[in-house]
Amino acid sequence: MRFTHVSLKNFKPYDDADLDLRDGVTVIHGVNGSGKSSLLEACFFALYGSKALSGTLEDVVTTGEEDAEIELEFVHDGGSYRIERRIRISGDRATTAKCVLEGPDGTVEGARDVRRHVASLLRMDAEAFVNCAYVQQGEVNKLINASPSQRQDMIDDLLQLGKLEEYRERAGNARLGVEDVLTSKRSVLDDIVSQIEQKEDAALHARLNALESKLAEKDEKIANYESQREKAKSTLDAAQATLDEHAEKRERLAEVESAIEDVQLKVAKDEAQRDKLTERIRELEDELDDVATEIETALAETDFDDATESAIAARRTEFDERESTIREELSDARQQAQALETQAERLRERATDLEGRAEEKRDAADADESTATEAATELESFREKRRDIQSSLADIDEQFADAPVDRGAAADLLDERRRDRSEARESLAETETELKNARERLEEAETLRDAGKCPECGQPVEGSPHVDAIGDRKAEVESLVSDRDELESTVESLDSAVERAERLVKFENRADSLSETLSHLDERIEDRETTVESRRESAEEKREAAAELEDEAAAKREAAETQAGRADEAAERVDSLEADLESLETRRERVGRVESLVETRAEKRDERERLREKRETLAEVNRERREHLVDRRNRRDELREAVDESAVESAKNSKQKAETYIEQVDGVLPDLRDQRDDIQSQIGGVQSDLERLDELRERRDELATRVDALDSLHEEVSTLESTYGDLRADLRQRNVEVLERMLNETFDLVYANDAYSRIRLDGEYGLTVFQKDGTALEPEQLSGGERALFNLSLRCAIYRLLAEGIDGAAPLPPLILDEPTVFLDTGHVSRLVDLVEDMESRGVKQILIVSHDDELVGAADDLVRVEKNPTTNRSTVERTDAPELASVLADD
Ligand SMILES: Nc1ncnc2c1ncn2[C@@H]1O[C@H](COP(=O)(O)OP(=O)(O)OP(=O)(O)O)[C@@H](O)[C@H]1O
Ligand SMILES: [Zn+2]
Repeated sequence: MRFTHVSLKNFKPYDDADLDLRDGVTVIHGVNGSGKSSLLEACFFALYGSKALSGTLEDVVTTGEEDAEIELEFVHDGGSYRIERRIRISGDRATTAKCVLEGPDGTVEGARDVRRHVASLLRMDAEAFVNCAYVQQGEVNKLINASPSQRQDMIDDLLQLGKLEEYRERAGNARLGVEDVLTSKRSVLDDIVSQIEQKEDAALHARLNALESKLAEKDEKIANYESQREKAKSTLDAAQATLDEHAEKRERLAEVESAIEDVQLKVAKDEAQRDKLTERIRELEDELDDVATEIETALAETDFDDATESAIAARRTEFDERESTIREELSDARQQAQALETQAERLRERATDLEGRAEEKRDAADADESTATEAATELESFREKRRDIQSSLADIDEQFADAPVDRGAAADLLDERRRDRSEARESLAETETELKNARERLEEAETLRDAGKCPECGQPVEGSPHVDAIGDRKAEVESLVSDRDELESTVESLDSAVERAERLVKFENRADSLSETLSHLDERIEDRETTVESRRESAEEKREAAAELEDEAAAKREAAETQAGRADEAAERVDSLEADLESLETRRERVGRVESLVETRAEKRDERERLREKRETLAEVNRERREHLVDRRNRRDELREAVDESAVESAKNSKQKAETYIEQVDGVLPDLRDQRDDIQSQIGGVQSDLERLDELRERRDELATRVDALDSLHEEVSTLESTYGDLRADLRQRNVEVLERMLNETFDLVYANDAYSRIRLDGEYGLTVFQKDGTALEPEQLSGGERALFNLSLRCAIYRLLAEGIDGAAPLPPLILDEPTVFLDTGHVSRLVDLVEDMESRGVKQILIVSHDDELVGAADDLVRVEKNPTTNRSTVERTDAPELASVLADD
């Protein structure tokens, strides 16, 4: 495997970097802090991502930038690969935004998948890569200080010996699993075997025989007891029968005796009863005598002397008929009385009603009369008024006798007169205005004339034709004055004419009003005359009607009296009928009394008869009882003789004995039966044990087969487990030997010095350095430079072991050395050059070395120069081809 190209963007100090890498030794050269280590880190990071970092993912992105890009191209096992990663800062965290691996078999994406793919491709993870190929700056003591087991783990891991351990463990787990199953099966088997042994020890068949003979014995014993018990039982039953018989006889005797006693008692009781009956019969006879006397007394009060039932019944029938007749009559009389009473009452009411109406009529007649009288008085006064008005009218007509018009035309006359007067007044006013104007004009003309001017036109008078006008005007004034005077007297005469007409109008109006009053009066007079006449007629009629009504009322009253008298008669009849009923009732009661006494007498006679019969019956019964008693007494005597006391005694004895025996047997038999049952169940147990034994034997055989199979499986698995273990130990031992040899070769090459003879690597990876004189030293005891050389030797030896051990299957990555010269003096630097050449000669295809040592630079096939811009603090990388190397070196 070889790196062919790396390109960076914003990776740590790098801005943009592009670098081709070639086979052979490449030395990366530059001052401290220029970015050399970062370049190697970039390649490592490209392969393994964050696992390759000692810091965090954020650290790889140039401070202040947001994106970093790393691209690594490499060839491996004949194929070309390219890995691209992009890291993005978001917030204060960095994430892998892109991670792609392109190879001959396709593309892998995602940080995890890419890392896994690289690990399987190179057959090493990030840690293994560092352990094998990448000697990091300042790690000199890492391997030396590591404990042997750490070293062992590391180298085993590199050589893939870990797989064998894994297989061994798996086999071990399988073995443990088999062991578990085996153990449990075995313990089950053991358990079954011991159960079988127990059962075999128990000699089951012998026990079965013994138990069966014991059972036969018990059965016989039980049968014996049972037959004996049967005998005792029959003895007992016989004795009991004898005893029962005697007991029954005694019982019967007792019964007979008590029966005799009962009968004697009953006889005595019935005799006492008969005495009581005799007594009562005597009492009844006394009572009957009393009743006979009472009947006689009662009969005396009635109108018959024979108190027979038929006589009483006939009398009752008669009473009933009589009563119904009376009741019928009574009901008729009551109805009649009621009806007559009602009629009388109605007639009275009618009379009262008529009287009331007559009175009303009379009142109305009186009212009419007084209305007529009032109207007559008014009529008189109206007629007087009429005469007064007619005389006033005659006076007014006299006024019109010398008037210019007749009565009726006065108003027209007044209108005419007033019209004439206003015309005259208008003419007067016009004339006065004209007069005033004529006087003014005269005055003006006289003024003009006095001023010497023409009074007509105002021109100077000389030669004027109008001077004479003054005379005209004067004449005009005078004529107007006479007109006015005339008009004034006309107006005066018209004023008095108007006054006269006005007076006439007043008379006329008065006459009209009087005429109207007169016609009203005439109407009223006519009205009153009618009233007087009609009212008087009406009063007369009403009085006649009242008299008729009064006559009618009197007739009604008379009729009412007649009916009332008849009603009284009917009421009297009702009273007498009621009295009849009452006396009938009294008679009936008397008959009832006789009847009840007769009944009482009959009852008492009956009772006396019944009692006599009863007394006779009792006597008869007692006679019979006495006869019976004789029989009973004979029977009692017989029974007394039949009871044999000695037989009873012997029966009691044999019963006692039989009971005792049965009791004893009953005490023993249940136990015996229990014992027999117990033996039977024991026999059942032994039989089932025998069956179980057979089952167990079968099961044991099955389990034994299974345990055998498991045993052989266990053996196989154990063998497999130890084989893996042995194989690993074997391989490791071989590796240790090879590694020890290579380590010594390399150490000799870089540190040929007389002090040390050889280095020993033991089977447990313990390292020991031997001095020439044979004393052993721990590697920690070496000097710093020696330790650096020792470390390099060990690392190169491991690299060689791997290269030679697994090359072909997975070509190794380049050998990468970061600052290997730090602790070395000049002499040893040249040894290092030798080591590098040796490695190259042994077939290591690509070696990358970071160093600023000139001697190493000189050994390089390619030189890469790294520089950092002091102002921007960003690094750049530049490859210098080998031919230019000389000039570079020449410059120094
Ligand atoms: N994320 C980062 N962004 C910018 N610069 C970084 C970042 N990480 C590291 N640097 C710088 O990179 C430089 C370290 O680079 P590197 O360790 O590769 O140098 P070197 O050439 O190997 O030095 P030396 O010769 O001392 O070993 C330092 O100057 C450090 O400041
Ligand atoms: Zn004039």
